[in-house]
Amino acid sequence: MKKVLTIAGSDSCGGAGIQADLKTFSAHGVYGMSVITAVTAQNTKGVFAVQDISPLLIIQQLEAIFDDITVDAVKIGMVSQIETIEAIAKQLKKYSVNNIVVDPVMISKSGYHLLQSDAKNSLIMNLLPLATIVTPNLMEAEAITGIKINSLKEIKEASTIIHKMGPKYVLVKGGHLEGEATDLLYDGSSFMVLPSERIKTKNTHGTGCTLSSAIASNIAKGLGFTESVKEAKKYITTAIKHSFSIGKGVGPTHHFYELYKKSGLNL
Ligand SMILES: Nc1ncnc2c1ncn2[C@@H]1O[C@H](COP(=O)(O)OP(=O)(O)O)[C@@H](O)[C@H]1O
Ligand SMILES: Cc1ncc(COP(=O)(O)O)c(N)n1
Repeated sequence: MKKVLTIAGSDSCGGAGIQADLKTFSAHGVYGMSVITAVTAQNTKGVFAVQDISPLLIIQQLEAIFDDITVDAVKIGMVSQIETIEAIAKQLKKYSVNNIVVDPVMISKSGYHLLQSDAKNSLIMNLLPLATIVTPNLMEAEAITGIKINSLKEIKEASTIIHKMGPKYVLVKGGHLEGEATDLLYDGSSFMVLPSERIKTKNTHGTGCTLSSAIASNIAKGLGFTESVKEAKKYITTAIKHSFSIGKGVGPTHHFYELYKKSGLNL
């Protein structure tokens, strides 16, 4: 059984963060583990409180896993603050961890700042060089590069800038584009377009978490990097197609294994 670790925040309503990651891992048939960086009080309408886990406890969680278990891939999500980022980077280097998917989570769909504003540069300096792939949405790509993105040309420009910061692959997600939900994958020399119809739904809570966890699962299972991203794109599209309402706001994506089997996805 392949083993995948998420290092991320807890979402009490289960649509994003650690909970979405573990559901995605299970649907892919890989064994999921978690290092919790922060606990959020959150539902489909918003984020109401955050408590960061102490850097020492984050280090202890990482050591507990890496001292004992071989980890096939890691996904990093909400990292909150500078001390958390530094602790994670130090441990990943200490244990020479490979296959790292960094989802540079900054602001929730409901508008809450999940990354403190002074921590952006630390994320860029400490986590991007360790990343096999980084998966910013449009706003995160703008924040990382400092350029405004209004066109495909600017997405390509941003991908090139982010690639120079250290990750082997850059996937700029088009969930927040007008029209089709097309993502663009850059490997440092060429671009691959990953198109998808835009599904008409308000239930997109945790889409970025789900996509990055699906990529990590596929990498752990031994798919090539490009193939891992292509399959993950199919997974997130199916997960959004079957998303549903659980409360009054933005509902979650769907992770039920049986559904994917029926959809013919090779999980
Ligand atoms: N309405 C939608 N229809 C189809 N795909 C979508 C939709 N919204 C988001 N996606 C896809 O979900 C994935 C996550 O993207 P996005 O929502 O931009 O990330 P984030 O959650 O980080 O803001 C991407 O592959 C994106 O293209
Ligand atoms: C703990 C946690 N991690 C990540 C997200 C981002 O997900 P979204 O952009 O869908 O709000 C979130 N809302 N909560």
